[in-house]
Amino acid sequence: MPSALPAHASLPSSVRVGPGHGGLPVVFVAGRTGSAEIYLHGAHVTHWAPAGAAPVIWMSAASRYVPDAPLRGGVPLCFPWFGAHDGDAAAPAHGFARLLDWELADAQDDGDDVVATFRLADSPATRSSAWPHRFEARYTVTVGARLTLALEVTNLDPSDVMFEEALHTYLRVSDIASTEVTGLEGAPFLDRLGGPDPQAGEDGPVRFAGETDRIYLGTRSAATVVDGAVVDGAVVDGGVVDGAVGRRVRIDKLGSGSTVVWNPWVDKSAAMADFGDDEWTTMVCVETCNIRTDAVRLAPGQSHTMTAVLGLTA
Ligand SMILES: O=P(O)(O)OC[C@H]1O[C@@H](O)[C@H](O)[C@@H](O)[C@@H]1O
Repeated sequence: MPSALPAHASLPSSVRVGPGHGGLPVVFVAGRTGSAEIYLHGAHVTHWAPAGAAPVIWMSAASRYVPDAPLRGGVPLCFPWFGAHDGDAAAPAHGFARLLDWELADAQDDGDDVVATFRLADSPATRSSAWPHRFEARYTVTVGARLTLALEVTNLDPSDVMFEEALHTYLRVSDIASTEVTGLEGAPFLDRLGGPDPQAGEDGPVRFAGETDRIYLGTRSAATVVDGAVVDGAVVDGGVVDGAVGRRVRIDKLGSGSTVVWNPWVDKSAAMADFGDDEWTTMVCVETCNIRTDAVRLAPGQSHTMTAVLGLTA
């Protein structure tokens, strides 16, 4: 297991590194305006709550916490490919980044926020993978009243490289049947449960009545998850706020061209060993991505940053 911090670094009192589930090392952040937990395994955010608010991020109670499997829930970092690898059926789904231990490079207070930076570079294991390139990835997690996730990838290869990436954010909702996602109106999407042709965008928000697995391409602006938007079939005026019900989580993004919306519903949940059979009712994934035709191409020495900013809005 790598050491959590470089020898010279010291931690502010808002940050502690210790064992989490399964003994895996976790960066615990307790800032003035928000708290978070980030496993070094995958640089995986498993918790974020603004001070005084209920947690925003969803984790499965059935998640495994072992070195050779991804965690279930939180924010898996998918890189350098998304889903199954096109040319290598044996390659792990969603890339190798969520399976590797990242290094905590730095952690500091920044005003009311706490900023932790994680680093992953190519290694013999990644160089013998389906994506053998030289690279450095830096992942900056800013914890406060908002959660900012910024993944910067630098191409250290002597030739151009291409990759896909996703901040595969699992969000808590009180009831998926009452949840809607706004901000994707009119955007065409690939239905991963249907054929290869793009589907025409829909007029209204995304609502959930069955398994949903969609890639919205060319989506660069914010999406908002509205919890409690629909009650008993009636759409509630957005002003109602009662605990989690009526809560809005806004996801702003930069450097991202695609958005994935996913809920596994009944059968897929039952088929996943690390996902409780009934847990699909209280989560939705709205993922900030660059995938398929939005994949990133970098010239030698070039860097690219994809950022998601999560916040509760009225
Ligand atoms: O089980 P995994 O590899 O974490 O993937 C979970 C889901 O991730 C989503 O992003 C994909 O669109 C789904 O198709 C997939 O099932």
